[in-house]
Amino acid sequence: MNTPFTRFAEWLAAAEATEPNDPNAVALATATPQGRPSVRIVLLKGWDEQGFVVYTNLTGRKSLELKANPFVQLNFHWKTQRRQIRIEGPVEQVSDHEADAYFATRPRLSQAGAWASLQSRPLPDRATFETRLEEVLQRFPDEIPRPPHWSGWRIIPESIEFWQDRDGRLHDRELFTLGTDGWTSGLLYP
Ligand SMILES: Cc1cc2nc3c(=O)[nH]c(=O)nc-3n(C[C@H](O)[C@H](O)[C@H](O)COP(=O)(O)O)c2cc1C
Ligand code: PXP
Repeated sequence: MNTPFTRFAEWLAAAEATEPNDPNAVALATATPQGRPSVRIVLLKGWDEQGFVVYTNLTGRKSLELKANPFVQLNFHWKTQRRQIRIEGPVEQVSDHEADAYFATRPRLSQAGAWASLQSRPLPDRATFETRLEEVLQRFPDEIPRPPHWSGWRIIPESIEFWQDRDGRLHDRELFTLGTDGWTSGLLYP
C-alpha cells in the first residue's frame, strides 16, 4: 500500500543521524477562528498512523487557539538533509492515560516547570517564576503528578507533503492525501 508513513520513518531516522540538535523539532501552525495565524517550534514526542503527538500547556496561546479552531499544519525542516515535511489535519487531545505516561518520563525540573509556568502569560520578572518553581518542588517532595493543564495534542494527518531539495531549485514534491479509499499521492510543481 502506498502510504506516507514508511517515508516519514526513513526521513526522521536520517535526520536523527545528521541533525546537531532536536531532529524532532517541528513548527506547529495554529490559527484563530478569524484566521489569524501563529507558529512556534515544539518537539514531536510520538507518532504512528493515528497521528503525531506533541505536549504543551493547555492554557497557553497555541492550546487556546486549538480549542477554538482544532486544525493545524506541522512543518519539519531538516537543514542537514535539505528536506521539508508538511503535515496537515485536525487535532484531538491525547487521553489522560497517555499524557500521564509521557509526563512520568520527564525530568523532575521539567515536571515542576509544567506546574510553575503560566505559559504565554506575562511574567513580571524571572524571580517570580523561580519562586513559583520552588513552591512546586516543596509541594511535591516525591513524585510530581501531571498538572491538569498540561497534556498532548494528536495531529491526525489528512495530507503529508515530502519536499526534497534538487539542483537549480527543481525540487521534488510529493503530496499524499487521505481519501475514502486510503492514501493516494501525486507530484506538485516546485
Ligand atoms: C527546539 C524547541 C522545542 C520546543 N518544544 C516545545 C514543546 O514541545 N512544547 C511546548 O509547549 N513548547 C515548546 N517550545 C517552546 C515553544 O516554541 C513556545 O515558546 C511555547 O510553547 C509557547 O507557545 P504559545 O505561546 O504559542 O502557546 C520549544 C521551543 C523550541 C525552540
Ligand atoms: N514544554 C516546553 C515548554 C518545552 O520547551 C519543551 C521542549 O523544549 C517541551 C515541553 C517538550 O519537551 P520535553 O517533554 O522533552 O521537555
